[in-house]
Amino acid sequence: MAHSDGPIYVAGHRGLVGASIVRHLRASGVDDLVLRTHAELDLTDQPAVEAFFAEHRPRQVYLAAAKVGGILANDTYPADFLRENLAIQTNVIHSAWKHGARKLLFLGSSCIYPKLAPQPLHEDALLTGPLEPTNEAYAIAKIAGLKMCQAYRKQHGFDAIVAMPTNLYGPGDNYHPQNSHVVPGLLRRFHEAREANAPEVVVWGTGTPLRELLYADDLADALVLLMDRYSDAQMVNVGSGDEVSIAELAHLVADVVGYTGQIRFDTSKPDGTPRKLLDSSRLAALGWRRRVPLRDGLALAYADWRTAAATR
Ligand SMILES: NC(=O)C1=CN([C@@H]2O[C@H](COP(=O)(O)OP(=O)(O)OC[C@H]3O[C@@H](n4cnc5c(N)ncnc54)[C@H](OP(=O)(O)O)[C@@H]3O)[C@@H](O)[C@H]2O)C=CC1
Ligand SMILES: C[C@H]1O[C@H](OP(=O)(O)OP(=O)(O)OC[C@H]2O[C@@H](n3cnc4c(=O)[nH]c(N)nc43)[C@H](O)[C@@H]2O)[C@@H](O)[C@@H](O)C1=O
Repeated sequence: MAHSDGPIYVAGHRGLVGASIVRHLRASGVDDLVLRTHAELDLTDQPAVEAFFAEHRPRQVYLAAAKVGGILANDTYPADFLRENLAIQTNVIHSAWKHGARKLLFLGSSCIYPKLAPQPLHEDALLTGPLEPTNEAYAIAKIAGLKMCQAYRKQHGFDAIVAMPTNLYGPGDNYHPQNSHVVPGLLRRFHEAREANAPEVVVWGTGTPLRELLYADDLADALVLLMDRYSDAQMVNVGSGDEVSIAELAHLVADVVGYTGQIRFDTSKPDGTPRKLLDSSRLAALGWRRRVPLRDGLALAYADWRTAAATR
């Protein structure tokens, strides 16, 4: 296989993670990126993906394109999460290898681990127990993507690596009222409650689940480091170590937003996994640490969202 000297392709470059990768690469002087929006290139369309890779032959691929959503979206649309993510990753991993990419980084998620695996979650815990039902379809797709990367390395010697990030948040996140993850969901809801002088804000679930949260620009730093310095079949957890309960997170968001009303928990909504704290020691051994603490990150994400909303 003749390896390519083409550009770097960031799939999903307008998303939370993809945009942070592009910012990081450009800040470090990379100027040969090839980018395509979802409208320009639907990655579930195999002939279109094949034509794109045949034409551009990227030397590196960051696969940050996926169908992504919070607990309610995953629980509501499992067929879409399974089908679209299997199609995207299958098309991109195969065509990247076929057209000489030197390296590909695939993004999994901490939801691939068993619902009740011992904490913190080590990479070896994969497939040792049943998954969390609310996002099982998405998790199965992600596990398949991991296995595809490992299979292409074994059979073809393709340098495909896999990162398993914890829950993320940051600039350019998805703030959809129903389909977003918890941080943007609460930032928006507390903001709207403050603006409306509402007496209470509803938070989903019991407030007892624990979540580890990582700022997207910190993840991007880890992903570029892995692309430059890591080549192995073993996946790598990327966590911040900053773990809070949903109730603690709600109070942090209220403080960041400046909301002083009541908080009520809607237990008709699912809690999901009780806890998913990652063991990130494999990454720490490469010298990476998160830089943005949770409280600072929440303030940065909130300011970014308000600025974007003001200019829309
Ligand atoms: N956010 C999180 O908490 C976590 C995310 N991850 C993983 O990180 C990666 C990026 O997630 P994140 O940035 O949060 O997600 P986003 O939804 O913010 O971004 C996903 C990007 O992929 C694009 N996309 C979706 N479907 C297609 C398609 N069929 N063809 C082309 N482009 C498509 C979207 O474009 P458009 O919006 O126009 O459809 C969007 O730009 C994913 O693999 C996700 O599983 C892992 C752990 C946690
Ligand atoms: C990254 C990970 O993200 C998903 O899993 P999750 O971690 O459960 O995702 P979440 O952020 O949506 O919820 C975290 C917790 O927060 C509570 N919660 C309270 N209030 C709101 C709220 O307003 N919105 C949301 N979304 N959750 C809320 C919610 O009830 C739950 O207990 C996977 O589907 C999958 O996408 C994946 O890989």
